[in-house]
Amino acid sequence: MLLLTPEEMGNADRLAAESGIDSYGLMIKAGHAVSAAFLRLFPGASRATVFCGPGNNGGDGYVAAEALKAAGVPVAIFHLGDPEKLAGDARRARIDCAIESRPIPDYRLYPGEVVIDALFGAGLQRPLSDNLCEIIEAVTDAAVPVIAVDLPSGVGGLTGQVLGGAFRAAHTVTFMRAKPGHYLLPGRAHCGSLEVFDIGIPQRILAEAGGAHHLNTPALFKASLPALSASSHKFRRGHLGVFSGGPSATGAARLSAMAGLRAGAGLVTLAVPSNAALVAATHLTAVMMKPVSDVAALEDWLADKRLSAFVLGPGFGVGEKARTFVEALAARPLVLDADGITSFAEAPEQLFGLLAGTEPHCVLTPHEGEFARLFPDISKHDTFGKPEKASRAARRANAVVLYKGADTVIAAPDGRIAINADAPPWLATAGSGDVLAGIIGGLLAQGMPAFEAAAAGAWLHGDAANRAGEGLTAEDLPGHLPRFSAIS
Ligand SMILES: NC(=O)C1=CN([C@@H]2O[C@H](COP(=O)(O)OP(=O)(O)OC[C@H]3O[C@@H](n4cnc5c(N)ncnc54)[C@H](O)[C@@H]3O)[C@@H](O)[C@H]2O)[C@@H](O)CC1
Ligand SMILES: Nc1ncnc2c1ncn2[C@@H]1O[C@H](COP(=O)(O)OP(=O)(O)O)[C@@H](O)[C@H]1O
Ligand SMILES: [K+]
Repeated sequence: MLLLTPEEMGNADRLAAESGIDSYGLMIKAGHAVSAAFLRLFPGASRATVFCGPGNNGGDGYVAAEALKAAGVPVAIFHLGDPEKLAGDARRARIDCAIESRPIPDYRLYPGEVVIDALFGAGLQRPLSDNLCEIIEAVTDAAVPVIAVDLPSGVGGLTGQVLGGAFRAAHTVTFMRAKPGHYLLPGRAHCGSLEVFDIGIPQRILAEAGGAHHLNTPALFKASLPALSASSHKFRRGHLGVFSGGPSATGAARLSAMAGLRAGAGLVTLAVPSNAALVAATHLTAVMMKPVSDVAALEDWLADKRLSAFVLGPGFGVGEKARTFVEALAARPLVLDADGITSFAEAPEQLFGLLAGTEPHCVLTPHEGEFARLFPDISKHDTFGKPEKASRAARRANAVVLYKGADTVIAAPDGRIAINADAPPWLATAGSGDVLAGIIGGLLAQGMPAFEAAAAGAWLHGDAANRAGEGLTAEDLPGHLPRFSAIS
């Protein structure tokens, strides 16, 4: 599912106009979609309070106001700025709207009202003024329902960041395609239910204007998911190696290993330091075990080319051993997580050097803290949204970067970006990241390319959590992975 940035949506708008499509006709359809949502969702409203801004978002508001009046709803319009300065379609929409508007400082709460927020959409450029923020706060505090046009005003369509303040909508009506800001946090939390309304811009124009951003749905990775056939045998399904920490730290790697097996790897071996072998062995059944204490033992083991992917990081321990292991593993498909990432905090360039110059085959899975350790300069950039941060990191590392959180973003060095938006909050539980690393490792082991494996991993992880339901522990997750053939 393609997402359009505000800039790309503007381009689509321009291309539509150039191809002869009537732009005022698009605005009418947009405004009517908003009035229809209002009538459907709030049939008992005492008044539609329409806030109209200085651009085309405001234009949509004037169209919606006029349509609601025609439907018999009492309407009050409050404008921002000098309405005489409106230009183009927005100016025409105001002229075609027979309702007197008042300046926004005249607004007072009105019992039973429902607000239509048509202040800013794609054109938001800077933080909202203090005066506007006060009005938004009053509306929010009074729990007045809000329908947002395109985006809740104050939410950046590219980044999902709130600029100054933002409405908290019950419902948002956007046009043609959702924007990244509808799915990234905190923007997502401001949108309420999201409606994507087709105002008639042709698909070919959207495809031409659109680019890198996608919502992470199975359409992105389904074609690359491993498929079973009658001729499958375990070695054809890949062999995943997962590196364990010492005797008191084998649990995280065991979670990854089990998840890799459930994700379909034919064999999974836990590589353990000799002093942890007994502890690990008492906990393993289908997962195999191999003592690997130092880099010499690792290199011997790596001579087996059937080992098709690795997970290093969960519970492994931070330090020199992790760095030398990664050096030995860098040319092979690898998920680098947790301690594997933190081990390079003092020398990120060493890791980037190891991964440079080949087809990207490594997936880095940092949470916010780990991301900041590896990419401190990128992480500090306040104006970058999460996709831009992940994307710059992926290019720098020549690896797929899966930047974890409630709005996990997956970015490839070639510019592809997927935003994962339906993972439930009960995934915030100890060890769930270890399971994610294992799922991705299991998919890599079966030959899935790194970006698709990471995107599928994040989606499957969220899907399993939704199936397991609230109260899950990380151990429960692998057992709830869906059958790949049933994913649509
Ligand atoms: N793209 C399309 O195909 C369509 C777009 N439509 C509407 O057009 C909107 C985009 O219109 P515009 O590009 O005119 O942008 P907006 O209407 O979102 O806002 C642009 C105006 O707001 C000002 N502005 C930006 N941030 C401000 C701030 N913090 N404080 C005060 N003023 C600020 C800008 O200087 C500019 O005048 C969309 O969100 C959508 O609602 C619809 O009419 C339907 C068709
Ligand atoms: N509020 C949330 N909503 C959805 N997913 C979340 C939320 N918080 C965390 N997650 C997901 O849970 C996992 C946690 O991983 P991580 O931070 O590495 O924790 P751990 O080290 O305990 O496994 C990540 O996949 C992350 O995206
Ligand atoms: K808006």
